[in-house]
Amino acid sequence: MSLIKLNNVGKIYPLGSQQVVALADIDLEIGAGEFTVFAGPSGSGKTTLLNLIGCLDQPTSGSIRIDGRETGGRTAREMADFRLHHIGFIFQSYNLVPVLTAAENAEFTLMLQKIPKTARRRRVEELFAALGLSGLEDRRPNDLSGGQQQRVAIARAMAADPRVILADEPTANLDSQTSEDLLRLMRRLNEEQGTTFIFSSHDPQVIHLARRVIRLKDGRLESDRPQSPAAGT
Ligand SMILES: Nc1ncnc2c1ncn2[C@@H]1O[C@H](COP(=O)(O)OP(=O)(O)OP(=O)(O)O)[C@@H](O)[C@H]1O
Repeated sequence: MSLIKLNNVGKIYPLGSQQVVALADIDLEIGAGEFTVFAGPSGSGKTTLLNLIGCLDQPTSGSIRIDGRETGGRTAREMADFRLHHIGFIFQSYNLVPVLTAAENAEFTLMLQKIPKTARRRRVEELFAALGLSGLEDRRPNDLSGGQQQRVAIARAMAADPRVILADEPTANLDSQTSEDLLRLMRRLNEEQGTTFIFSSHDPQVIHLARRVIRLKDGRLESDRPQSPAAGT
């Protein structure tokens, strides 16, 4: 069974008296353990598609299932609860809380899930070691580089072991070497821990590290191709 299944999904945004068709006729299945990129030019619908899969927004038409569960017809509160327990997010601008330390930021989702402190600390320690962040636990986001902040954001997204991690242009604010290092790190976590990642990018250097490339154009699927691991190594 696919982890994520979209059936004939469409999204229309009202814009004044006009309507913007952001997505149309999207049929898509993504399995557990995939490392997939949504690629395409600006305005092609990448963010809209990630927002729908992440239950941050609802489609205008069609249906979306995650782990066999229909995501439509839920209240805002039910959607928030679903996100908390099933989906991890990584944002372009990291979105760390400035007054919290790196470790506290990484623990954030676990706190919302009311996981006891000892278990939270253990999980963050393990993730910081895997992400090369050990020793930076007590730093505040402002005292970390962009690449380090994004690694803390990855730790936060992975902490509760969600079914899927969604990352909208995760490397957009990073230089090219840091972008590549970050993507390779995400891919290693995907391989070693089986975490499912879906990210978006229009950067060829980042796209070539994905194992499956889904290209969008004008809100439609243009192509969907696997990439051999050799292409990314
Ligand atoms: N809230 C909104 N209201 C109206 N139109 C919107 C809204 N959000 C997105 N759009 C439109 O929907 C289309 C798809 O936008 P989307 O942000 O999903 O594309 P994208 O591929 O992520 O672009 P980018 O790479 O620039 O982030 C675009 O035409 C955009 O202008």
